[in-house]
Amino acid sequence: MGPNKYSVIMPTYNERENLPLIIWLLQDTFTQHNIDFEILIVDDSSPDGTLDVARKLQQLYGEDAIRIHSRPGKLGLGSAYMDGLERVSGTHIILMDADLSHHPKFIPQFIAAQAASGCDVVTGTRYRGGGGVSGWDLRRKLTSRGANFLASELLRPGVSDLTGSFRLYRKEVLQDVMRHVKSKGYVFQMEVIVRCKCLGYTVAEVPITFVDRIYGVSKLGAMEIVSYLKGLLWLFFNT
Ligand SMILES: Nc1nc2c(ncn2[C@@H]2O[C@H](COP(=O)(O)OP(=O)(O)O[C@H]3O[C@H](CO)[C@@H](O)[C@H](O)[C@@H]3O)[C@@H](O)[C@H]2O)c(=O)[nH]1
Ligand SMILES: [Mg+2]
Repeated sequence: MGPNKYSVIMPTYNERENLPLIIWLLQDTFTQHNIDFEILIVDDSSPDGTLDVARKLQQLYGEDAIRIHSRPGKLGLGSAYMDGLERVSGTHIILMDADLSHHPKFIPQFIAAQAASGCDVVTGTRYRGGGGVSGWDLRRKLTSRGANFLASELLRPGVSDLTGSFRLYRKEVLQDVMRHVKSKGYVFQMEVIVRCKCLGYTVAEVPITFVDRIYGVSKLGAMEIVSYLKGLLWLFFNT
């Protein structure tokens, strides 16, 4: 095992059915590649009992491998990452979804890309070189494309997937960027990568396929789209 430790921060809201498989896949991937890791589940009092499942998984895989941060209510995706970051012990941070849309098999590719380029951040991309999306209807595809198109035209950060959240960061870099980030919801992903570029950090991209969830529903609602547009305009005038 090398000197690096990888902390996965995984926000959950009603992911009871997805959690056992994603956690198994993660620990299997890390173990097979001999990578030091921990997984921090940040649960927002999911009504479906996600927390109980998380506790059982913790008993199964151990308290060093699986850590839990339970929050009193649904406080948003961006704030879950922020709270999580204060509680992890790794040298590197991986942010990812719990619903199996982000497959752990890409993590060794992220790590290799970072080792090869020496970059600060590796982002998974659905919109370049073999990346893609599977299982989304036209409306959701247009939402994602539209969100990316607007942000890349207005802010020109030079990254192909601005709204995806499957990324690997050097811990100090994410800590530094977080000090500047305002967003609490889904707009967080876009703000983080735009600020990374503004602050002069280097970003590499690895193509990923994003597969829509089988169990449960997306939490991206109309309100999130409105706050995305507000956040985008705010960044346009303030970066
Ligand atoms: N703790 C917590 N977790 C949350 C919250 N809202 C969502 N989550 C968790 O965040 C992850 C992503 O939520 P989804 O509801 O599955 O998002 P999506 O519609 O599939 O959106 C995906 O694509 C977006 C556009 O690319 C991404 O912006 C987003 O991060 C995600 O990858 C899941 O693990 C979900 O349980 C919240 O308020 N609190
Ligand atoms: Mg999802």
